[in-house]
Amino acid sequence: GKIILGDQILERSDVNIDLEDRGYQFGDGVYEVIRVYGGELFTIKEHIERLFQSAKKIKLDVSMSSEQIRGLTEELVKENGVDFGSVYMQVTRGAAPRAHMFPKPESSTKAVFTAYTNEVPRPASLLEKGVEAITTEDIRWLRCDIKSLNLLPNVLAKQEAADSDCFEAILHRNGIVTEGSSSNAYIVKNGEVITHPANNLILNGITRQVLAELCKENGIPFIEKEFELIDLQNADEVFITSTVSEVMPVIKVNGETVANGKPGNITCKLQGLFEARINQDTKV
Ligand SMILES: Cc1ncc(COP(=O)(O)O)c(CN[C@@H]2CONC2=O)c1O
Repeated sequence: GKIILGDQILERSDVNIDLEDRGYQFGDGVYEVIRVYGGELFTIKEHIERLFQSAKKIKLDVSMSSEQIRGLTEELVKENGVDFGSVYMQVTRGAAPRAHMFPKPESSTKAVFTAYTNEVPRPASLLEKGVEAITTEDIRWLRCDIKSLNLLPNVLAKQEAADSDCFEAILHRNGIVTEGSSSNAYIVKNGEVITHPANNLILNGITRQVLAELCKENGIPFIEKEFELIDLQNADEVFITSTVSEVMPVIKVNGETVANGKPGNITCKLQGLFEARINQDTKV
């Protein structure tokens, strides 16, 4: 399939990424994962806006406009005939002789934008059954609000989950649950949805933002406050959200069943509302 490099759509085999690209050497870049439903990009505006916010936070000049990125991404989805899938896009600070400090402004180094598509069916059976999670220490830096390429702690946490045949690792910092290794995390208690405040300790997920809207529109309390590890055990319901996992019920944490071990009522209601929003926004 085709890919995007800069403002060109090319065959993947024709693409060369420099050995000294700072994304490759330092993780010096930012990324987004956007869902495609029935050939239509979902919440692409919000994702591209966040890409620029993340870039600004690391003083990275994307050197392309959001309209240009949107246009190229829509064209790529069409060229590759993506039906149900995702687009992965990233911007790095470009290639320069290896040195920690930024390339000099007068140097020829420019940001490198790349994007490619995957065919990814919706995780229907997992959404219906729910998944299992472990919990593990959140050892990340203090700018988790930036969707950066610095994903080593996320990778190690996800691998720890995989080593226990679990789907996600729910992270905690000083006993406070922050988020998943690649998702946001929630409990439901007495009819209220509770999740960590969107500050520097978590990524403010696009799915999280859609869910907050859906809760407000449907009279479901969406409470942004810290909760503790023990609250996971005592929750009526636990779920996680991300672009790829949507609203994913968690039925076991560290081997302990959550409530009756079935996806909770509010989680299922939110799945329905989320699906309706997808259909509404992507005319599927
Ligand atoms: C650390 C982290 N928190 C929360 C989220 C959820 O954010 P969205 O709702 O905007 O997706 C992600 C998504 N991570 C992307 C999404 O899927 N795969 C990823 O790496 C993430 O990596």
